[in-house]
Amino acid sequence: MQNNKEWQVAYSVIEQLENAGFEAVIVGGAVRDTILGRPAHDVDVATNAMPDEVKSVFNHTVDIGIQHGTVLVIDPAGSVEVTTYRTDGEYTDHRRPEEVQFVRSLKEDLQRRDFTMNAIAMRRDGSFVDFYGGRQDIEAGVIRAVGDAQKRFSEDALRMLRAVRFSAQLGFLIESETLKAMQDKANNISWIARERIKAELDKLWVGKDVYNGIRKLEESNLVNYLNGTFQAKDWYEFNTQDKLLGWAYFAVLQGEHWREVLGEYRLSNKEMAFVKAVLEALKALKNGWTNIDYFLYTEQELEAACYFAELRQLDVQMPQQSIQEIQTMLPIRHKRELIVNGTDLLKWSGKKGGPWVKEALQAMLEAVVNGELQNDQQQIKNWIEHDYFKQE
Ligand SMILES: Nc1ccn([C@@H]2O[C@H](COP(=O)(O)OP(=O)(O)OP(=O)(O)O)[C@@H](O)[C@H]2O)c(=O)n1
Repeated sequence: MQNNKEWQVAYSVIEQLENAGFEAVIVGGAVRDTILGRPAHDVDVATNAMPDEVKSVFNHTVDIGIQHGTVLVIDPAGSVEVTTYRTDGEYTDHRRPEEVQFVRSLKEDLQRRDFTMNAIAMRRDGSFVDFYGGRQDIEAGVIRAVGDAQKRFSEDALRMLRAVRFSAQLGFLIESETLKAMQDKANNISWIARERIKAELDKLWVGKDVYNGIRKLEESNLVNYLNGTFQAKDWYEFNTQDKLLGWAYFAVLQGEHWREVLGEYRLSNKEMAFVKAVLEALKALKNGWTNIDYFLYTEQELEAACYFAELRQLDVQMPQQSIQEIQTMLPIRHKRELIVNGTDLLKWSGKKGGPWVKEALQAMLEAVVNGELQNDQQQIKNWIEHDYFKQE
């Protein structure tokens, strides 16, 4: 049993449903993580009450997925998702309401779930409802589909990638029938929305055993139907438990096609910017970084480039000091620290504005960052007049 606020809200909601004569339990990842001794935050409640009945028990609810049977219950202490027991194992948002079958039986609800470890329910008193040997599989470190594996993956092909992601997160094996079904159905992953695939890969990179996950991708043949190259041997030593570093390293492994490949996974602009910076920094590392590189890239980006250079055993010039120390010694850390701006330049030169202003500011920035020029009004003025304009 866990004791944070989310759990307390869930217990209180379950109690209120029980007092109204219904059955309600905690299900899914929260139960699995509790058994694993891991903190679980996303606490989902399942109940035999129909969605309208759930709404009648509580003063404040929001229909967040009412056609799929999910109601958000707003309790004074917090909120929790309450889902009516159902039989369909379809997990996309494209289901038509008539495809969703609500039932009163917990056993049937657990039966349509993906893996035995995710098909355990927990009552308010801390006891478990475990029809499919979920706890035993968790104990043994096994990912096993509930019942007919082929059927589970036909209902939702993303589940195959979930199996892979769990194997990376937990270091678990995939039971042989389940793996075989994955091999049979691997091509169906092509039909899954890219955003859903990305969300699983996000979690895979954060896993403590990414290598295990990529091996499962290979063994299941899923690699043949995903965008980009995945080879377990490249991931043997990768261990960052960081989503962004996962994507950046994946990009390194894609070579010149990285942009195309990552574009397919719909990374956010922020994520793409990070990946791009790391790749540029890695390229620059070949001849060793100059002050400009330490200025341009963040400590995290530079650290990532060093880490990847090591993993790939690249022939590069590694920094001799800590990146943080080098960065602290830079004459300036941000563009805005430059004492001179475009207006000053126009005034001094008496020239009309144009692209030259940007170029001159850039040259000035580089000279200051490189320590060739002091960040001082008079010195910069002299430099612009005597060196910069002359050489033009
Ligand atoms: N394709 C899916 C997705 C989910 N589930 C079921 O719905 C539960 C909740 O799913 P979700 O919140 O997406 O994942 P978790 O298993 O909770 O894992 P995590 O929170 O680590 O992503 C799962 O445990 C599982 O019982 C499923 O059967 N098939």
